Amino acid sequence: HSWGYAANNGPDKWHEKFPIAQGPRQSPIDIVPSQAQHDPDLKPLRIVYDPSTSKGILNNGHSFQVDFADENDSSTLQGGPISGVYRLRQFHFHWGASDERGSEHTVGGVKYAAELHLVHWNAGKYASFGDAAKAPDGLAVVGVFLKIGAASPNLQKVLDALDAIKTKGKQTPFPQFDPKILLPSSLDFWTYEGSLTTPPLLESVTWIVLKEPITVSSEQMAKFRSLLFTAEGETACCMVDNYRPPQPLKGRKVRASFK
Ligand SMILES: Cc1c(Cl)c([N+](=O)[O-])nn1CC(=O)Nc1ccc(S(N)(=O)=O)cc1
Ligand SMILES: [Zn+2]
Repeated sequence: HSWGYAANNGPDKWHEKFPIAQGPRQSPIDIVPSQAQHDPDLKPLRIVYDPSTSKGILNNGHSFQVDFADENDSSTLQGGPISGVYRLRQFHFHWGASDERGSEHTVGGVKYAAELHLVHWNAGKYASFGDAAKAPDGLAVVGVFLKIGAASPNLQKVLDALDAIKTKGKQTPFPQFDPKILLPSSLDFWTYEGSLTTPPLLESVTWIVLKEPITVSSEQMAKFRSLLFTAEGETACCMVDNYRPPQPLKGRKVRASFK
């Protein structure tokens, strides 16, 4: 049976098939703001997304993701802790069964209701996402916390597409979407060297976690939870609690872009 988030195949079991789960630079982590050092050499984030690169939205059985055309530099991330140009590949979320949990990173032990991940790969240095995913400087993921408050009209566009992808393997076109509208007003961030937070848990991610959350309503969170981990015709299992808990820091330094 393949990996998941249940007791029999969840995060505590992943090391059996993916020993890197106990590696030196695993993600997520608990970010302790007082321990994060301000680094004045960190550049501002430069995020340029072209809505025409958004392609479709997919239920992959672990989360749902919006995929982007990444054969040129139309949608890119530069600056911050990274060198060169990283292309946007996809974004997806992690969330809880209830509003008091769901994020992967935590801040001083505080869990948010969900976390958005915008996944980019180092196209300046590697020929493909697959090649980049195997390299220590291959990927850069921007993490955005979702906290309960006013509904986000921009997020609603994504949530309205979920009815069409309820079960594992379903996908539907999702054209002309600009993920920049999902970002908070401040691009202040914490950054550290980590990994994919699901198998294969590759240690190839420069994490860029924004300090300012976006707000979503409880009703919007309920929409995330209407998805299923399971395929059509299988015993339905609600897609909830698809988050890995924080992993040991193992001596890593977390830097802050802000004072
Ligand atoms: C590993 C890999 C390769 Cl190589 C390919 N490919 O198409 O060549 N696709 N995948 C799957 C993938 O991307 N997983 C992934 C897992 C966690 C995260 S997260 N939460 O943001 O850390 C981001 C992505
Ligand atoms: Zn993720």
